[in-house]
Amino acid sequence: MNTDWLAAPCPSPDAASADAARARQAQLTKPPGSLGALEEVAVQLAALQRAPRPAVERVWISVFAGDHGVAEEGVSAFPQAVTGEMVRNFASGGAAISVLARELGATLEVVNLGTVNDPGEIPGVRRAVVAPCTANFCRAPAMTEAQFAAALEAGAASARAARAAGAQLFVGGEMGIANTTAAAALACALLDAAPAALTGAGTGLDAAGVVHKAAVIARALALHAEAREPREQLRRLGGFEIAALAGAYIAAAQAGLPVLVDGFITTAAALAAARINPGVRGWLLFAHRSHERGHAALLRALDAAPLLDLGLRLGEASGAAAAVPLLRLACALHGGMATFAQAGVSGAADDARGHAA
Ligand SMILES: O=C(O)c1ccc[n+]([C@@H]2O[C@H](COP(=O)([O-])O)[C@@H](O)[C@H]2O)c1
Ligand SMILES: Cc1cc2nc[nH]c2cc1C
Repeated sequence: MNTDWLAAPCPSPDAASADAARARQAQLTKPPGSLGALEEVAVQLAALQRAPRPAVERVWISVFAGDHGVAEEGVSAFPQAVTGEMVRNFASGGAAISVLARELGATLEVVNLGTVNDPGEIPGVRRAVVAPCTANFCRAPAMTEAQFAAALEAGAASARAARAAGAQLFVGGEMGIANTTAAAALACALLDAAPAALTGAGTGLDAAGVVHKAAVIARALALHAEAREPREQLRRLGGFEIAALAGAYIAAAQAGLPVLVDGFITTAAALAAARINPGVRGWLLFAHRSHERGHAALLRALDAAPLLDLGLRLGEASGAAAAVPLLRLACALHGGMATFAQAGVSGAADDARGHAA
C-alpha cells in the first residue's frame, strides 16, 4: 500500500470568507472582540466552511482503538485487556464518548485497528485490524511499512466517510492502553525534547511509575535516533490508532473538512500530521488542554489555543465532544445576533474607537 497521498495538497482556508466574518463580527451588538475566542472560532469556521454562517450541527466522531507492544514494559496503570473491553463498551453505549455523542446528536464510529483482547465482529464496530498489537518499540519499529500504510489508510477512510455523510466537523478520538507512552515518545522525537519533560501519568501511574515510563521512552528514542523524518518517527514510535488519527487528519484537511483535536494522544498525531503535510495545520481547531503532562508543549508547538481547560485526561474524543456545544454557540452568535444598524444601537464613539485595542 502506497502512502504518497499523504503529501497531496490541502485547500487553503478561504480568506474572503474570513474577512467577511470578521467584518460581520465588528457590526454585531457588542464591543468588538468582547466574545473573545467565540468570535475567533466563528471566523475560523467561516473560512474553513467557506460560509457566511458556519454551522457544526452535523458532527462525526471516529474513535480509533489499538494495542501497543510497549505495554509489556509496565508503563500503564491498567492491563492491556482494557482496550478491547472498551471497544465493546463504546459500541454498547456505556462509555463516556458514547454518552457525549448521543447528547450531541453526533455520529459515533468505532474503529478497531487491532486489540489483543479482540471483541471480534460486533455491531457498531468497524474492523480495520492491522495486527493484534504493535511491536514493542523498545526493540523494533512499532509498525512495519505495510502496517503503517494500512493504519493511515483506515483513518483516511473515516475522514472520507465523514465527508461523504455531510459532516461539518471531524472529531478523532483514541483508545489504547499504553498509548500515552507512544504519544510521549513520538512527541519527544518530533520536538527533540527530553522524556522527563513530556512523560505523564496517563491512566494514573504514581511518581515512580512515571520515572520508569520516561526511562522506557529514553530507551526507545535511543534505538530510533536515526529516524529524523516525521513520517518515519510516526511509524517507529506511534501506534495503529495514532497513525489512523494522523491519516484521518491529513485526509480531512485534503477534503476541506474542519477537524477538532482532542487531548494529548490526538495532539501528538496532529503534530505528526502537520509535520508530514504542513497544509493540515490550517484545518485544525483545538478543544481542550489535557491534564496530561506534555500536552501544553504539543499545543505550543502547534501554536494552538484550546477552548477549554477542565482537567480532563480521558481521551476517547471526550474533550473535543465537550467543546462542540461551545462551537455551536459561537456559530449561533455569529449568525443570529443583530447588527448595530438592525437593532438601532449606537456604535463606539469615533474618538473612543481610536483608543480601542
Ligand atoms: O487524551 C488525553 O489527554 C489522555 C491522557 C491520558 C490518558 N488517556 C487515555 O488513557 C489511555 C492511555 O493511558 P496509558 O496510561 O495506558 O498510557 C488511552 O486509552 C487514552 O485514551 C488520554
Ligand atoms: C477504563 C478506561 C477507559 C478509557 N478510555 C480511554 N482510555 C481509557 C482507559 C481506561 C483504563
